[in-house]
Amino acid sequence: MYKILDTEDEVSRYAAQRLLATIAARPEAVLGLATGGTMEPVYARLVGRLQGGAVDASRLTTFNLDEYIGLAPTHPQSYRHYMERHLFARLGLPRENVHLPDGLAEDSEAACRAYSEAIRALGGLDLQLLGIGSNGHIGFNEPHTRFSCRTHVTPLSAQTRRDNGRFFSDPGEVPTHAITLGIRDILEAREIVLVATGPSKARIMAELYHSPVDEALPASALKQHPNVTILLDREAAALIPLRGQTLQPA
Ligand SMILES: N[C@@H]1[C@@H](O)[C@H](O)[C@@H](COP(=O)(O)O)O[C@@H]1O
Repeated sequence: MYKILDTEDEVSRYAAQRLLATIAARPEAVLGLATGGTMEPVYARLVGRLQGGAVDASRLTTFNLDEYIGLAPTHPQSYRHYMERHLFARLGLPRENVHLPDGLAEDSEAACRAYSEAIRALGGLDLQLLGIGSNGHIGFNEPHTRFSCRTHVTPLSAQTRRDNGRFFSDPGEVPTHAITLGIRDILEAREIVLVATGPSKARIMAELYHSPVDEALPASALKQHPNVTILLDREAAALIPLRGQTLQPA
């Protein structure tokens, strides 16, 4: 289902509400979390509601989608650092309950296998939150990644490294590789919420809307899932026909 709201603020509030509803329904929920600029206002909303006592988050478990290879957890652009800053430290979540792929693992293939198995051992993800790259990537599953892949090491495309260079003081510092949950792991989540806001996402959201399920556009894998919400603001939905309402995908 597509849900199109007016502003980024409304989208963030709605996404935070989905997360809260999942936690309220099952306080020991397992959440799949994402990073990126899109998620910052979502986490700000979520933190506000949780600090206000909306629901008890102390029994949550979280697994992040991805992490750069070669960045220490203390590196300001590591996803571990992002999550500490925007969510974990602010909520005081027990650190044994929060998980990110280990970008410094000596045996990264073994670390990938263990990460994916740990999610399944806990019964799978109740809700997976996703952003989208301008080339259609979800997590760091770049175009032409096989949809059958589980958590794996991936090279980053030139486009992705350019897009994410804006967060680094020297864009040449963007790592060349990352670990990402695979599409297969993502599709096993019971519910998926993909969030896209702002004009820079309009082109890829229109492509996604019209695309068949195709490994050239990783986010199109979501069309195979029975419980997905694609949550957009007006700007990200600008090139999709029939905006301003809830739509079924083409
Ligand atoms: N690996 C992350 C993705 O998970 C995220 O969806 C994407 C979009 O980020 P932004 O929200 O900053 O546009 O960026 C990164 O590449």
